[in-house]
Amino acid sequence: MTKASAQLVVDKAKVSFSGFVAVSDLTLRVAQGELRCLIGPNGAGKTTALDLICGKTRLAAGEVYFQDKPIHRLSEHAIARTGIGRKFQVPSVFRDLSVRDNLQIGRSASPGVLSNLFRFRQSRDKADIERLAELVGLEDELGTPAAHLSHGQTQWLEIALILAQNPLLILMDEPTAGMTQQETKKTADLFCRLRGKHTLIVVEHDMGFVRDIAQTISVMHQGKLLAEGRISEIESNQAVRDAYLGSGGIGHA
Ligand SMILES: Nc1ncnc2c1ncn2[C@@H]1O[C@H](COP(=O)(O)OP(=O)(O)OP(=O)(O)O)[C@@H](O)[C@H]1O
Repeated sequence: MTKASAQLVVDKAKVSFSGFVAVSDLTLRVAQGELRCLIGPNGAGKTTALDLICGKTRLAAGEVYFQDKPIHRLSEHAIARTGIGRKFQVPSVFRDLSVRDNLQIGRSASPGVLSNLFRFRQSRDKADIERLAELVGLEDELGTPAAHLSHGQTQWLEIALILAQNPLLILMDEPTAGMTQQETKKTADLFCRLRGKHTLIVVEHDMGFVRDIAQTISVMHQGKLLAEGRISEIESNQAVRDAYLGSGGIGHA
């Protein structure tokens, strides 16, 4: 993929924490609508890679371009407004409120607040909330308080809250952590439905999940990009096997 045809370009990025280099010389190019998996051993720099894209962490060197515009000097808030959503490992839903109320708040918090307030009064709003709930498999839980949802359902609600903002690119950090096998399978189906409509970058350790959803996989090791390719290329790559898959990573599958 050329730099010009990519929606997101991370170019020679470096992140340093008080002298410790967590990410160095990282270059990623992700196409619009692509579902990219980011894998690698603990401490490889995957979360830091997501952080540097969404502006949570500043670059010591390098650049990040989104839709051909440099974003690495923007604030986290300004980067979110360019259409980049982030799902963190710990969900931030309102536990006392119902799924419906959470989704209503999620929609009203979207960048066009005034237009949303106006749209709230229209019946389309109800339909949009129901469509979002259905997309993530929570259509029968609209009246349920978020505190009563299972772990997997809470993660799906969090994903729906991000989708309510209609981001172009969604960054997900270990979305299936703690999920049952059945919940993980449903999440894989959801991500396959989302790709094409949104660009997704998903950090994951669960190789079974990665196999189910991945198009291209980027492997990080010690802050650098170790390999990139389709699942068959990654699983047969000796350097990847030595650094990750052969040393227990594949055991997560
Ligand atoms: N705020 C910070 N201050 C100091 N060091 C940090 C900070 N954040 C991350 N690191 C270090 O940077 C390295 C990369 O961390 P990061 O969380 O990006 O790895 P990861 O690949 O996401 O790991 P995991 O799979 O365990 O979540 C680690 O050695 C980590 O200890």
